[in-house]
Amino acid sequence: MTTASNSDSLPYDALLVCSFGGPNQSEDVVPFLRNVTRGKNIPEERLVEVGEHYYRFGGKSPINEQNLQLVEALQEELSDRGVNLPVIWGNRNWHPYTTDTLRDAAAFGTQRVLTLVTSAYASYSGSRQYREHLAEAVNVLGSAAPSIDILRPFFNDPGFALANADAIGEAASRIDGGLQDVHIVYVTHSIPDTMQEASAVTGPGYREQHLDVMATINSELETRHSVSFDSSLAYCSRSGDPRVPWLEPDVNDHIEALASQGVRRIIIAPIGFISDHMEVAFDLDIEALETAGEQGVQAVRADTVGVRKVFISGLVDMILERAARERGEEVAPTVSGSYAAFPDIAPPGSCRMRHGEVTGIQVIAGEDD
Ligand SMILES: CC1=C(CCC(=O)O)c2cc3nc(cc4[nH]c(cc5[nH]c(cc1n2)c(C)c5CCC(=O)O)c(CCC(=O)O)c4C)C(CCC(=O)O)=C3C
Ligand SMILES: [Fe+2]
Repeated sequence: MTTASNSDSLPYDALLVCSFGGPNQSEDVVPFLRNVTRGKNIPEERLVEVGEHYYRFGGKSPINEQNLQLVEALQEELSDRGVNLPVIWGNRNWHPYTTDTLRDAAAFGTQRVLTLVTSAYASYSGSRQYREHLAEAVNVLGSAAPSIDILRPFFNDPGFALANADAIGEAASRIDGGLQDVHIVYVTHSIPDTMQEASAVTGPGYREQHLDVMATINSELETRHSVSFDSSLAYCSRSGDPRVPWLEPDVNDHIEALASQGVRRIIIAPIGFISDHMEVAFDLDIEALETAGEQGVQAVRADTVGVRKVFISGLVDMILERAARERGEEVAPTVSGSYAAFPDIAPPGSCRMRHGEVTGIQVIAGEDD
């Protein structure tokens, strides 16, 4: 363990956790969904369906409480290392909105903010859209805006892979026969094929980032437990126009295909998400587990990384490394897997979507935005 001091977080005077946001009660669901889908061609039927997922949980997404836990865990880890860096929280689509959080922080003297975006992987949705959002917040705040830096995507931070390996190891103890000969179905959020292509322009794409994390986790599990097993990547939560291609296979189709090949035990490992928010609580814990049951496949769902110590500690290492580089010190970024760390400043053109590409086809005659 390194010994840190307050100066180790300089030049930053706050860490912003920037997340998606989610509704806290039934009345929030429709305005939240309107925020999320503004300017996107999401069919009305899909919105009604997703609204139902939230209503089924009393209109409350678990994501906000999970983000508060993340904020607290980061604050605690920083304090434990003797670093006094306030952690603040703002969302793209629901209260507390990033703009409000930043306005508030600036009013109390915050000048330079480092941002942790709660998506591990780089794509338009998980990366550039947050950058556009932060640029918009700066624009709205004008001369009152603090200066904002953003941490690189953390999918290949060693702590992230290790925390996932721990979670899968624990899930294996809840299934007959454990890891030996099991099939690990890694799951992430589907994105349109065009978004996948855009993610691969300046570095490894969204899918390839996941395949790399999977390889790291698999070799960690093989070494730790001296076992052999199969694994594959599947996708959940596709939306958009059904005519537009998104990454496949869908996790439910994939479980059916595995069942028809004779697979009887699976571990569903949601490496695409850092906490058990709605996609995990509904699309995996309800839908995918039901599909497995119907197919006679024994299935357990591994935890998301949440606030596991090894994950939080890795994030804090990244934060302090970035601060050191901003001070002009030569500190190499720490990564696992076969790709280099993504650059501290996202290269021009990375993850860029052309207008209309997110859902591909403009809604009837292109009249809609
Ligand atoms: C890659 C990715 C992540 C993972 C990275 C990360 O973890 O951030 C993610 C996270 C999340 N997505 C979330 C919610 C929603 N996403 C939607 C729509 C979309 N997501 C997309 C992609 C992603 N999304 C895409 C390409 C769309 C189509 C429209 C568009 O191009 O933007 C819609 C609209 C309805 C629907 O169509 O599903 C909702 C309600 C929540 C909150 C959950 C909660 O409340 O607990 C979270 C964390
Ligand atoms: Fe989403």
